[in-house]
Amino acid sequence: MFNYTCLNPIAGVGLDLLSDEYNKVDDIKDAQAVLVRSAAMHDMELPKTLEVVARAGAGVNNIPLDKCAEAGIVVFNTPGANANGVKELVFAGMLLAARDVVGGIEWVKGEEGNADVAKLAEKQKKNFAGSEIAGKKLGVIGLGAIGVKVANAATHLGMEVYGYDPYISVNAAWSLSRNVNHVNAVEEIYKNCDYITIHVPLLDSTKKMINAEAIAMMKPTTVVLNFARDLLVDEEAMVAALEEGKIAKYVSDFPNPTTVGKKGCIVTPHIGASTEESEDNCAVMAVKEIRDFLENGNITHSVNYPDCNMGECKSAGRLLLLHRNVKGMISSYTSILGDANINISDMTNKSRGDYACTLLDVDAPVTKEVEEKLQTLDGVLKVRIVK
Ligand SMILES: NC(=O)C1=CN([C@@H]2O[C@H](COP(=O)(O)OP(=O)(O)OC[C@H]3O[C@@H](n4cnc5c(N)ncnc54)[C@H](O)[C@@H]3O)[C@@H](O)[C@H]2O)C=CC1
Ligand SMILES: O=C(O)CCC(=O)C(=O)O
Repeated sequence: MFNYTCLNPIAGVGLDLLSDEYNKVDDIKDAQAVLVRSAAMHDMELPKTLEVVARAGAGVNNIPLDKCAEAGIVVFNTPGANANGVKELVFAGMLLAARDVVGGIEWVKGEEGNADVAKLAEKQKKNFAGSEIAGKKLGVIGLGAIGVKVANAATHLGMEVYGYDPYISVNAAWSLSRNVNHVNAVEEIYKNCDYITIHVPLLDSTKKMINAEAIAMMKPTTVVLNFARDLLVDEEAMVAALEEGKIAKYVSDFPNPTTVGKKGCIVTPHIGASTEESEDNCAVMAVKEIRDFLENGNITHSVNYPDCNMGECKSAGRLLLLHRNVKGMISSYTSILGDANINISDMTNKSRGDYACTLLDVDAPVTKEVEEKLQTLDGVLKVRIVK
């Protein structure tokens, strides 16, 4: 039996994939697996029982990745599963900035009961006129799952698209339309684009990436869209620039006291991924990741350990060892198992930064004594007998 808990609502279509072997618990202290969306986990006590955290979504800035890695807890996310939902809202954001749709709707609502509303509307509509996005320059910062979709779709809407991502993955590069112009210096985007949309993860290196200096390079008509994370933008500087008319609009999916109600700010309540389809996709992917990890020891889409996969175990036993990426670990494992007369029939070892993982298929069941010997080795963070 595996105990799991959900720190946020997770779509039923995902949870339905959990077999009778899975038991839902209310308290994280009893859980081996956690499903989470945006709940803040940094200050949570992580119980010894916890093996895996699956973020049903992309951003993992709400999860203490290093603390989890040190405790041998593998953290997953669901890359791309909500990208289309965000992409669509980015275009809604662009159109809300280009046309006064909200102001127009509010005006119409105020005329409830007025028999002459149609005639009056024809007079008033000039107050809600805007511009079109076709023909405008769009700069996309970060060409991952979301950025690529936004960039490609914008080319079909007649926009002139510029993309910046010094770390673009091979897959993303393959998916990017050849009509997207490649930019080597992000300043080109700041200086030339009418619309600028940011789609990078929140990391120490990206915090306040759009700062006062970047904003100062923009045109007074520029619209900045932030559907990634508020801390990526120096929002104090943004609000000041909007106040002074140095840029036109700031569209953000992250309400906070700095931006809410401020001139030129259009703020939505973090609903980029709040679509039925995105929520279902994320939940299904997260649950599959958890099951494959708990049942087979396989790691796919981890954000704090390397991916490591040996499929289904056909041998008598399987061991998962999470350890530091230091020399001598594999020889220590093989000698402990050899001394216990246990043959290794298959193995794989992968590393990522300071951490590594080794999966070992063995021809005989691993005893408690052997497990303890492995667990007490210097550099071992967690040993799990998968089978
Ligand atoms: N509003 C919402 O509900 C949602 C927000 N997000 C946010 O959007 C972010 C991006 O999501 P995905 O596209 O799915 O992630 P992704 O991991 O597929 O793409 C991120 C891209 O940013 C690039 N990047 C990293 N540092 C960069 C830098 N300094 N300059 C330029 N590019 C850089 C990476 O190379 C990568 O291609 C997430 O980390 C999350 O914070 C994601 C989903 C929903
Ligand atoms: O779960 C959500 O709604 C948040 C989505 C998000 O921000 C993400 O996936 O990074």
